[in-house]
Amino acid sequence: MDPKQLIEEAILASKQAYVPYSKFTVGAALLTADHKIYHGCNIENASYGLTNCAERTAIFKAVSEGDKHFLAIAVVGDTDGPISPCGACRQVLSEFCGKDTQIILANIKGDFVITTISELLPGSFSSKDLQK
Ligand SMILES: O=c1ccn([C@H]2C[C@H](O)[C@@H](CO)O2)c(=O)[nH]1
Ligand SMILES: [Zn+2]
Repeated sequence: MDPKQLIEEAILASKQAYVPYSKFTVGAALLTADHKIYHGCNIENASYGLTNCAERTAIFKAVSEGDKHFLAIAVVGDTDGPISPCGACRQVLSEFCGKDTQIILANIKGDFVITTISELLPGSFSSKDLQK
């Protein structure tokens, strides 16, 4: 799939953002191995730390439907350059993104980069660290 198409899906997803505090809308669109698209938006809370970012919303929707194989995820916000996921999202992405999963970071002006989880979170804690 053309990254621009997945970015468009992420922009559509951002329209559902619940952002009464920051007013900063973010959208994500996740393409799974069986070619389904899951959408996510950021969902804020009066207890600010409970906010769920757009990319985690999309990931949790997919996993809760049994879809854990991700080909690509696009994340879009109204940032100067491509958006940069927070640390919590990088760790959650690292749980489900393989080395070939395309992580497409974009802004609404159309700038984007395609990266991977090892670039976004080198040395992440993972399930292999739990093995003795
Ligand atoms: O990659 C990002 C970066 C930020 N946010 C959200 C969290 C919060 O609602 C708002 C401001 O940080 O943007 C996301 O959803 N994804
Ligand atoms: Zn985040």
